[in-house]
Amino acid sequence: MTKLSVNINKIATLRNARGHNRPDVLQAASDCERFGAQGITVHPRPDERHIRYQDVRDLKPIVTTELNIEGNPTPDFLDLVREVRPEQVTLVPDAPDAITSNAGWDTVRHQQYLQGIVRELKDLGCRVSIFLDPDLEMVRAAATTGTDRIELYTEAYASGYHADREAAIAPYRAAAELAQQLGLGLNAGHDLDLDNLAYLQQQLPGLAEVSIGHALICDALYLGLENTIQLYRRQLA
Ligand SMILES: CC(=O)[C@@H](O)[C@H](O)COP(=O)(O)O
Ligand SMILES: NCC(=O)COP(=O)(O)O
Repeated sequence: MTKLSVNINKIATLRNARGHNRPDVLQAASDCERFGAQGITVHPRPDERHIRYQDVRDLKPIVTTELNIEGNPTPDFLDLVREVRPEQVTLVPDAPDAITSNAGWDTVRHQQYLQGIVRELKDLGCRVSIFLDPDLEMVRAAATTGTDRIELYTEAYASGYHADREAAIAPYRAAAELAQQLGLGLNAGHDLDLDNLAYLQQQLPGLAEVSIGHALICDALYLGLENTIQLYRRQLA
C-alpha cells in the first residue's frame, strides 16, 4: 500500500495572505487526517512564507498519523527537528531563495555530510528520507549514508507524463528497483496530481509514500478537501 501524506504548505500560504488565522492550518491538518490523509507533510522555508516554524511545533501534538518535515538541514532546521522529533524528516537541498524544490541531493559529493546528519536524526528516533533525482549513482551513494528511505523528485516525470509516460517513468522505475535491491524504502513527490499518480504507483515497486500538496490543494478549491483526498487515495488503491 502506498500512503498519502498531504502537504499543507499551500494552506499556510493562503492564511499568510491576510495575517489572521483563516484558514486555520492546525484545523486543516486534522481535517485532512479525518478525510483520509495518512500523513501530514510540511516544508518550512527560511523566509517562512508558508509554513512557519511555530506551525510545525504546534502540529506535532495534534497530528495523529505521521508528521513529515522536509527541508535543508540548516542549523535552524535541525534545531526545529530536535525539538519536534517528527516521525519522518526528508532532507532536501534547497537554496534559501528557491521558489520550490528544484533538484535532489548530490549524494556522492555530500556523502559524509549526509551520513552525519542521518545518524543524528535516526538517534532522535526519526525516520530519514533523502530527496533524490532518479539517478542510479545517487541512489547507490544514498544507501551509504544510512538513510532509511529516498524520496524521488518527480517533477521530470510529471512534466513528461502527457507526452510519453513510458519514457517519463523509465528512470524512476530503474531507481525504484535499485532502491529495493539496496534495502532502501521509497517515497516520491513533487507535482504529482490526479492524472499522473496512478501510473506512478503502478510502475514503482515498493512505493511506500507519496507527499502531495500543490495540485491537491488546487483540486480542493473545485472539488472540496474531503472529496479530493478520497480521489487521491483511490489512485493509490
Ligand atoms: C520536496 C518537495 O518537492 C516539496 O516539499 C515541495 O518542494 C513543496 O514545497 P513548496 O510548497 O515550498 O513548493
Ligand atoms: N515532497 C513533495 C511534497 O511534499 C509536495 O510537493 P507538491 O505536490 O506541492 O509539488
